[in-house]
Amino acid sequence: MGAKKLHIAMYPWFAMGHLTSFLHISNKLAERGHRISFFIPVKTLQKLEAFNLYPDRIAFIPINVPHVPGLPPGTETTADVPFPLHSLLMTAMDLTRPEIGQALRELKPDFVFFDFTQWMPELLHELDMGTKSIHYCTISPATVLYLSTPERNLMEKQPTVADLMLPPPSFPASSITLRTHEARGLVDVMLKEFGRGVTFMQRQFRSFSGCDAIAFKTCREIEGPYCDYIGTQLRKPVFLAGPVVPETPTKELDEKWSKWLERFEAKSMIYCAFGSECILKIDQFQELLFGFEITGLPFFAALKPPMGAESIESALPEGFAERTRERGVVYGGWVQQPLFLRHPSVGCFVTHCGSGSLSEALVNECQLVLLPNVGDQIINARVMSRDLKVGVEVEKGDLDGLFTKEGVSKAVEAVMEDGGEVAEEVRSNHAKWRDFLCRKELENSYLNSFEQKLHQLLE
Ligand SMILES: C[C@@H]1O[C@H](OP(=O)(O)OP(=O)(O)OC[C@H]2O[C@@H](n3ccc(=O)[nH]c3=O)[C@H](O)[C@@H]2O)[C@H](O)[C@H](O)[C@H]1O
Repeated sequence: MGAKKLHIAMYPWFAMGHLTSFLHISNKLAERGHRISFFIPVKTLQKLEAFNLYPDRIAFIPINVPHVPGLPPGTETTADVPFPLHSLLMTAMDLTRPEIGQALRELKPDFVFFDFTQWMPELLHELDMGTKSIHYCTISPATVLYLSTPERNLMEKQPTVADLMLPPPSFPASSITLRTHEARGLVDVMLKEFGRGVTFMQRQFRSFSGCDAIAFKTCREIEGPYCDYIGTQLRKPVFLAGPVVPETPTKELDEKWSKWLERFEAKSMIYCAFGSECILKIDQFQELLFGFEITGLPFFAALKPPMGAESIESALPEGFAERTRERGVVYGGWVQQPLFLRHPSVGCFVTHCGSGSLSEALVNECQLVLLPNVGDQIINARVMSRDLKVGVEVEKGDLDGLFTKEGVSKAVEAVMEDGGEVAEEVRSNHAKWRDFLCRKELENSYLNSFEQKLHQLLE
């Protein structure tokens, strides 16, 4: 007789990368018979319904996102507003505490998986139902450690740019360092208010210190050194859910795109997407496209219109559309990324290194070009390029953080060069990790252990 089936409530940060990550682990747990109550903003529920593989076990619970002055009405996720307004969205999410408390009182789950709602442990203590809180961290252990390990004494002294350019003293991989502009951006993010009256750093620390356990979607073979270090540093149980590889999509690729892709040779196309949040400045948007043009390869770029532009068309460089009409598409909408990555014509993925995109990239065959934008994406890119050596980063200016069209085309050509030394190195490393991550027994062993640790926490 298997152990009792669990009832788990999910309350991820209102960002597509977090929502999809929590839904992926929900699918894995539902497949094993557990019940999931998934709190999700009303309109976003429709976007994710198609990815709910077990609707009889995963119940979406619609949440109305409270209005906060300065937040455009109807805002639900970070995809709806530029980066500077994400703090207001966090304030709105904090205002859902009473409604969530009421719902949890009725649901009485065994666990709540949360991430940025740092008040969740305190709320569960008030409800006093024996429900345990799991900080399900979509951000990689390497990032959590690099930025917020207690070794940096960040609650006593504020981080400086020089501090963050180098890893903490006993960080497992000293190869991971940050450029000046990257460290500056991270100091800014960490010290900035993220939700009324709380900085991002305070929020992270409170979530980690208040929860009953921290869980990461990674495996020891990839980030083991970081996971060991976290356990000792944070003095908190750390559970690994494994790679949580999203299920192979069953839907077909939109015919409009499959018809276009089929015109090109196998593995010849560049697919570029920067997730649900990234909005480039127009000069960098155009540099990126010029970079693709220089390679001479076919390309498909799924990007948000750059800052200040009404549409993709209005932001394209003069004459660009005409020159690349036969081989390039720049599309401002949402595409079925997992299906693009599996398409035979696609040979190169230019990614911003969001955790969701990297999970998908590692189990596909495209060569990887890494162009991180903010936050954890930067450290994800370092782990991919310097630890695992499965991709090549696009060079950026140390101080200004700008990349050039030459830098883009150089990185693409390095990974796409038939028989090239770099291309072959990343290809073979990527193949090794892909084969490893796709082994069903690997996933089962991690999820078995994950379930066991959850049950032990309830004893
Ligand atoms: C954890 C957090 O996730 C955030 O989400 P973001 O949306 O940027 O990127 P992904 O995690 O790759 O998530 C993006 C998700 O959207 C999907 N997709 C994207 C574009 C498209 O056109 N079609 C698609 O289906 C893609 O397949 C992936 O699953 C940030 O990274 C942040 O740095 C990180 O901490």
